[in-house]
Amino acid sequence: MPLPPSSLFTDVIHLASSVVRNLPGCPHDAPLKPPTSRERVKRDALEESPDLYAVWLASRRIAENGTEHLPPAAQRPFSFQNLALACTLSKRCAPELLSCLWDAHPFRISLMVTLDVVRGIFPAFRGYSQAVMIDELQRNMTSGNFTLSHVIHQGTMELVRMSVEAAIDNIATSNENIVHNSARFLVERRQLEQRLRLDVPTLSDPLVRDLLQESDTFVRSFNGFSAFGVFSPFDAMRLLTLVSEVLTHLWVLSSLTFGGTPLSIVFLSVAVTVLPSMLSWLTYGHDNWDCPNGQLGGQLAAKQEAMRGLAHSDAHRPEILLFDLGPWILKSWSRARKSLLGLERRHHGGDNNLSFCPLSRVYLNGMFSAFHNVPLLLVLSSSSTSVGTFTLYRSTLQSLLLTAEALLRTLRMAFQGVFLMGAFCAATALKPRLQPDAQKAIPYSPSGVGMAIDAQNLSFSYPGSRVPALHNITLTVEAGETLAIVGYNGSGKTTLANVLLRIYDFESGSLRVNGVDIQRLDPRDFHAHASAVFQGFSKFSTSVKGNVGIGFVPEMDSADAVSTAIELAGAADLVRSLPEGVRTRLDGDGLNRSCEACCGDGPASHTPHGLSGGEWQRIAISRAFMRARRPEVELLVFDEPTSSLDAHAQKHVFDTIEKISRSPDGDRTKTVIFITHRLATARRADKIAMMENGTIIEFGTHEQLLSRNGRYASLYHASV
Ligand SMILES: Nc1ncnc2c1ncn2[C@@H]1O[C@H](COP(=O)(O)OP(=O)(O)OP(=O)(O)O)[C@@H](O)[C@H]1O
Repeated sequence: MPLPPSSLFTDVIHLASSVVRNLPGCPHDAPLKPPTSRERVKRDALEESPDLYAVWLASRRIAENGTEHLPPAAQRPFSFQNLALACTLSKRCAPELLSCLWDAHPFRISLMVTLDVVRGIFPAFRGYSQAVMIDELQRNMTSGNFTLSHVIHQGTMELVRMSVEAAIDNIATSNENIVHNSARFLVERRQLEQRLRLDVPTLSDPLVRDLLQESDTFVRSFNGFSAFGVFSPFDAMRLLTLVSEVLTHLWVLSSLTFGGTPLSIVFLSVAVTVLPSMLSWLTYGHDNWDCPNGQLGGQLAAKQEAMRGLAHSDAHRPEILLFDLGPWILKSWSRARKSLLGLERRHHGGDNNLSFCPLSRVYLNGMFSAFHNVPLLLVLSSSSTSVGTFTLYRSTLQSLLLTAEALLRTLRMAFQGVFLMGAFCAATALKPRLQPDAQKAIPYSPSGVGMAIDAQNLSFSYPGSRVPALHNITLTVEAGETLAIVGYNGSGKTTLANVLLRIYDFESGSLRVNGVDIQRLDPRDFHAHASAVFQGFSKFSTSVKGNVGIGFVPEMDSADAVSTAIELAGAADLVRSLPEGVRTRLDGDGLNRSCEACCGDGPASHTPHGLSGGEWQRIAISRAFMRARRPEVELLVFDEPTSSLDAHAQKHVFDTIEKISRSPDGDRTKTVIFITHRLATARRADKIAMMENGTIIEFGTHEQLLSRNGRYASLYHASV
């Protein structure tokens, strides 16, 4: 008696699934590995050869007009030139990506390649097995020796073959899912890492933005989203299956043709209708993407997206750079991403639910296609050709045509996908503009008494702007001095502060800090010694604690550090008045709606609490003070920190700045630069720079500038 199909299938498939799940190297169980030395060498090599970006750019160039480019993620025309570019990109990027994956899963990758080739042989083997079955039936019927036991025997053999095929298919799918998830994680992480490295000048280049958009499309295609139809980099693996399928079909066809099958049979075989395909379509299941995540998954997804949003946000970039939030964002994103991928895997139950899908979708079609030929037995009974051969011939020919079509389609998609892959690799190799060459870079050497700043003839223009926002900026601030920058709206004060803070680069001139050319300092190193309140500071949709704590990530979980910063900024009463104190969730600027997950203190209240402009300003000042009071910080920049504060609050903030910029003995330890429209406040500074039309028109002490009776004096008299 044959085994009932369900038990046979379930046993084999459960065994196969458990074997494949227990293979070593699951990416979500393992801690994140730093890049291996081989990976580093490859990455360095990429960085050293900028032509990858040039090749990618050439593929976007519109042929007739060398200066115009196709929109990002547009399909490249199939031309010899683009084919050559695709080859170059594949040669450069594919080994890099594959070796990265190979390092994570050498065994699984080998298994995947082997099983993909084996899967390609299945269709021809299936046809052959069905042909043998039909021949057996033909023999039984024509000899008049038909018995039920023969039929049962044949059916059992076919079921065994189907079980083996389903088991191999199941192992291949489970294994592929794990490799796929791993690949998704690796590329997404690498993209985020690369994004967080980039500085404002690099990101302000429109071509770089296009590159990042294509790179993003490539990364998203790992998740099933894509600019090119349904292409995902894993479709490239399908090529293996398709090629091996085409080859085996060709082999079967040639052996049948040269085995003496009459031409009439060949024609007849082509003419027969494609009934099994119809059945396949009717029984095709719905592969809806149902969210596996539930509430936990929702939170994880929100956190992951919040971190992704932060990494991609231009609005938050100054603070991300200054407060060195990159590693923290990357770590939080990685944690959420890994948990989410783990959840998805558990939801799919290791693909146990695949057990009967293949049976209903494909294999029943095969069975049906075998039996629906039985009536043809009568037609062909007089021919020397067996019905099995006829069936095999016809099905192989049909499959060959379908497979060749699929192969071409996949190749076409892969051709477009190569340019996205090239964008991803070129983006990974981008060097941030402010990053000095490794050989030239020198570490920041603290003076212990504040940062000495010497700017000579600085100029700066915003991208696309014809008029420079800064020109001929020359100023000297001794270590520990206080400088006030004043001037009319649009005179360039904020721009100058951002240049001094190394958020923007200057185009000409020189800028030295503590006697060292600032362009030789790693911006991360420089930023570790500075703190600031930006004019357009970020209002994060998270708790007060989160908003303040990110000023100094290593201490963001320290209640003491956060409350001291809040106290220093004079915001203690404000925070006490909030419904849940430091845990009150604030209604931010909408860029990070779900950011409460960011800062690890969970959702404190359900309705975000709104703050006034002045109250937000106190939160931003607290954030700056988180870091400003640290001994290694030697430069404090405040861009209109008290513009919305009342006179008392303003005095408190400036008194605190004065206090934290001195040692307990009263010696100056930090240089302070502040921008203000309140000239009564500017008087407190050691030096004042009066700006107009992007340059410093007057520079000196309050008394010197008043006695000069120039622009500063008239502005001062007008304002007091
Ligand atoms: N992102 C930008 N792109 C192009 N131009 C800009 C950009 N930001 C500022 N500008 C221009 O640069 C000039 C200087 O702007 P900046 O913000 O530095 O002035 P400001 O003195 O700080 O003004 P305010 O007192 O109003 O804050 C202005 O003409 C402004 O229009």
